[in-house]
Amino acid sequence: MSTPAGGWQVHRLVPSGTEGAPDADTATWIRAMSAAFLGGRPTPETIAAQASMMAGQRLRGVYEPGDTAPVATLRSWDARMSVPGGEVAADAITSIGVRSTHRRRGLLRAVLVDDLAEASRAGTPVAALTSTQGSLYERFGFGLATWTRALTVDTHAATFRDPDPTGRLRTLDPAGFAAASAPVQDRARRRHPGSIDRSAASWNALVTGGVYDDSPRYAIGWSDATGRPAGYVVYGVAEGWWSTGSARIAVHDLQATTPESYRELWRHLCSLDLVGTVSWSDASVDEPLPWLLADPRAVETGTSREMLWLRILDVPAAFGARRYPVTERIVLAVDDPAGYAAGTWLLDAGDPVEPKVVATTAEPDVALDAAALGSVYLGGVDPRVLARAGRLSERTPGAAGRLARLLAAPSVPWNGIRF
Ligand SMILES: CC(=O)SCCNC(=O)CCNC(=O)[C@H](O)C(C)(C)COP(=O)(O)OP(=O)(O)OC[C@H]1O[C@@H](n2cnc3c(N)ncnc32)[C@H](O)[C@@H]1OP(=O)(O)O
Repeated sequence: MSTPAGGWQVHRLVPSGTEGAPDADTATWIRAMSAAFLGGRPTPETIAAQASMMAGQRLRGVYEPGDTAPVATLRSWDARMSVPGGEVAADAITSIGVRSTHRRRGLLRAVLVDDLAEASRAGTPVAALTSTQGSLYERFGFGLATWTRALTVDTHAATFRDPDPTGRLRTLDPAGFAAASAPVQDRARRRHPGSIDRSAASWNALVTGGVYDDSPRYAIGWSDATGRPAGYVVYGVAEGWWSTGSARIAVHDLQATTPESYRELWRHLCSLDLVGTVSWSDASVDEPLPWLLADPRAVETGTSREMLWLRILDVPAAFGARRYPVTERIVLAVDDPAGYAAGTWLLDAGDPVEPKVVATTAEPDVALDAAALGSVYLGGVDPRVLARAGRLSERTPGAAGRLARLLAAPSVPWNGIRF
């Protein structure tokens, strides 16, 4: 239990991991969280399913004297996030909800400050979240770092330039899906900085639809000529075929470790009987799909949506975990009232295999705040754009451009898992 600024006492709970028998505190926490997200009153079955998904994770709650239900909730767990040339441990944060009668009294602040402090004590270099609103988390040092883009395919217009299917497709059984697909996701996600690994809970929800969506889902895997699994797609029916004769299916995840697996999974989706449209709301902003088709107009891309917000908790550990495309030395002055990233740091990528990130007394080349640091970390936000917005200042001429080249990512940062 801790008492941060504002006087609220934040309690930590260890959620019950036994399906069918959540403990009373976990069940009450789930009801409170659901109400804060306008989710109504969950059934005992829903509560049991959610509790089992939270096994091994951290729950936080703020309680008023004499009340067993929390007035504020937060859930977090230890995740892995890909970064250019490697990966980093991340504190994944979700389910921040405050009872409607208790909003704007500092409760979000209390639970989040408490969680970040614990993650920092545990040595976790980065915190990550996806948000319901755009204006909440910058004040806590989180910067917007990745986006997704919706795409919609008219399957009748989608003719593949390469006409011959290769490899082997098979239906994946929900029971064995996570075990079969986790290694594939692990390889695939390293192709995109910012990609978070799936928790056990999230694998289960992916194939079952979780507690919010009980419509059927289909999981298809693709293996290459040697039999090695190289990709999978999970999709569900968003609109049935019975009224129009042409269904719309929604992709919930598609991970491909090779161009061939990507092409064959999309060929499968575009050839499904009774289907006229395939949509994917959280695709990468640089999907290669239009380049696979004779007519790229078969793919309509929508507007991009913000996805991952990142908060650097340990500058040397976070920036030391990634690799850099050029040899460069830059000094960053970071303003961070919470203290985690505050200081003047030499980012020395003179040795491409072992970059050095150390506190320095040297004059800074660039000054920025913690949120801007989180935004540029993966290479998905150009420091020159932040400079033009007044969010980063150059202390030596051309430093924002040098920083842009140093932090450039080998591929567009993307995380397809909203949490
Ligand atoms: C990672 C996630 O879980 S994202 C999910 C966020 N949760 C939801 O959307 C569920 C519904 N909403 C809620 O539960 C609550 O209204 C919350 C969580 C958004 C805010 O909780 P509160 O306890 O009211 O926030 P709190 O009082 O701690 O405010 C902290 C700061 O954020 C600001 N703030 C809070 N809500 C908002 C908002 N909706 N828009 C803009 N600013 C906001 C406050 O003004 C305060 O600003 P300050 O730093 O200048 O003092």
